[in-house]
Amino acid sequence: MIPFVKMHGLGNDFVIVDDRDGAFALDRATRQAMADRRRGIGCDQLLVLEKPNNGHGDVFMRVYNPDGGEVEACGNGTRCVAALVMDEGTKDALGVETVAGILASTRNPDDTVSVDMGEPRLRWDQIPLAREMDTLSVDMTYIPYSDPVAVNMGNPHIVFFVDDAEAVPLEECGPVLENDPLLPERANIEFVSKNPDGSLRMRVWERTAGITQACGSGACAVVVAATRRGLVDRKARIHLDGGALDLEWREDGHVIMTGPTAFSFRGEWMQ
Ligand SMILES: N[C@@H](CCC[C@H](N)C(=O)O)C(=O)O
Repeated sequence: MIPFVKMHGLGNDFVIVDDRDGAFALDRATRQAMADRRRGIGCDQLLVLEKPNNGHGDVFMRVYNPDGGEVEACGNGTRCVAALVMDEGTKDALGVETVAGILASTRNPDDTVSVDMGEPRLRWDQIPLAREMDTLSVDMTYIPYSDPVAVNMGNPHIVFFVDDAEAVPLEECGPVLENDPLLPERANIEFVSKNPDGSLRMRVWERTAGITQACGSGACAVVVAATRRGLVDRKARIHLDGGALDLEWREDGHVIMTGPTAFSFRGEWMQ
């Protein structure tokens, strides 16, 4: 039996397995089965907690997409894991270690969690893109959408700015754009429009997971892309299908994401 916790950040949902004792070593088929919404528990990502490396950080978080493959980052998942581990003790601040680095996480008085998601990488070969180009004007089109911005937040994101994000046929263009030949590691795809009050509306097609209610690393990529395009001044409230996140791309280059976390249930997976 593998005990798990189900949590979500704005409806972006996670199965979290605590493997800090190294007891489970979940193979790819098991990860896939647990994430399967029809036959398993179901989630957008499976998060596995491990011991931190050499005392760096308080916990190590591995992120797996629903196909069982490991990915580098998960913003909403980091907030959930930080909240879960904070609940074990008395600390309101800790470091969540990931393959992309240690993410400093803090619980705020209103119970939201803020995570320092680190610095975006903006060179074409850091996204990565298949050939050299300006990441502020990427040569990618799905008529009538074109000219997106590319940002790597540990994982790759392609951000399209459009007049009306609600009108985008995301279920049609998401899979095509995710698999564009320009993207050797594929990418998460965001469509964004600016609201009259200055906030942003974002819809997301996550790499492998498809349409999700929210994507934290995607929201980080969006505040960076919108700042580079002159649409916001380093800060933005971003409205996703599942609710809002507050983002800041600080002058020191780090992106800070703030939002809620929610516990759903605990259970046990029978192998
Ligand atoms: N939901 C996550 C992102 C998950 C990873 C993504 N699907 C990928 O393949 O990079 C988030 O909140 O950031």
